[in-house]
Amino acid sequence: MLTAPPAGTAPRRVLTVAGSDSGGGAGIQADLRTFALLGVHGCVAVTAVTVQNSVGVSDVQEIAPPIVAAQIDSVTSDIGVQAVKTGMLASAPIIHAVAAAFDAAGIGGDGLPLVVDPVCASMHGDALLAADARSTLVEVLFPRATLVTPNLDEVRLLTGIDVVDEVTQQAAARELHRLGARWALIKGGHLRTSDRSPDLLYDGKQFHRFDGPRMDTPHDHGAGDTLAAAAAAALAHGHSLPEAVAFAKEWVTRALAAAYPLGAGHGPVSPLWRVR
Ligand SMILES: Nc1ncnc2c1ncn2[C@@H]1O[C@H](COP(=O)(O)OP(=O)(O)O)[C@@H](O)[C@H]1O
Ligand SMILES: Cc1ncc(COP(=O)(O)O)c(N)n1
Repeated sequence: MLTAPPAGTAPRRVLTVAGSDSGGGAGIQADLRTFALLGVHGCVAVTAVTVQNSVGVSDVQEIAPPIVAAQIDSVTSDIGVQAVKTGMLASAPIIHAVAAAFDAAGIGGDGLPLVVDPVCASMHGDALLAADARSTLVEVLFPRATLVTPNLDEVRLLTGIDVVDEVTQQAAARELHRLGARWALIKGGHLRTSDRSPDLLYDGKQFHRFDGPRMDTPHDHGAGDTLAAAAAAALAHGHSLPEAVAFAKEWVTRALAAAYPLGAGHGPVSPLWRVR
């Protein structure tokens, strides 16, 4: 388990570049919850404010791209971070601004670990990335990414591959690696035909399978964010990529088991089991 350092000592820092979820289930709010419970100080570059609750996203206000980039500059030039995670990026101009700020700060590529959760839509089907920005996400951010963590809908939108079994999951992993990601994790949460929820990791050489029992719950809001945030936290603590993914898979599985209802729709996964 990842833990905080002694009192008075600065913990590891992780920067999340993502959108705000007013319902507190996904996005920045989910990332910060997982970071704190894993002994990491979370920093934030807000990309968009979503008007969101348990049933959906009713409005979005994007943040001006120079302000998104300035948040990244401000945090990295003063506080310093050991890993970075991206979630909702909203638009192509924001993606370009984020990539330029990452290059200036040595984030991604051969620099600091960069986890890219290629968020395209909320679980309710509401758009969180402009359709014309999908190719930008792939062309601009994937070659910088240490790890990309698409769900099966995102795999379909970004690569055209329909994952229905292990063979197609492997094909998707190969394609994401070809598109530039050093490691690709194809999440199996949406493979609803199985009683398992298998995630497949690939680095161009070897497949690693991270299996878990499928939980029968409608309360899975923020699962993808929680997985990617936990992986980023483990990387910031110095773990290898496969170790970080194994840790994150266990973390999200426990958070799914502790998920709770909120509102009339989908409640959030809960890392709060850690403080029981
Ligand atoms: N019902 C479930 N039972 C067990 N694990 C799940 C379930 N739904 C999702 N997961 C796991 O949670 C993580 C997030 O997966 P997924 O739901 O595919 O992503 P997203 O939240 O981005 O749509 C993955 O590790 C996946 O295997
Ligand atoms: C701001 C923000 N970021 C990410 C998600 C994706 O999470 P989910 O797939 O659980 O809806 C979201 N709904 N809102």
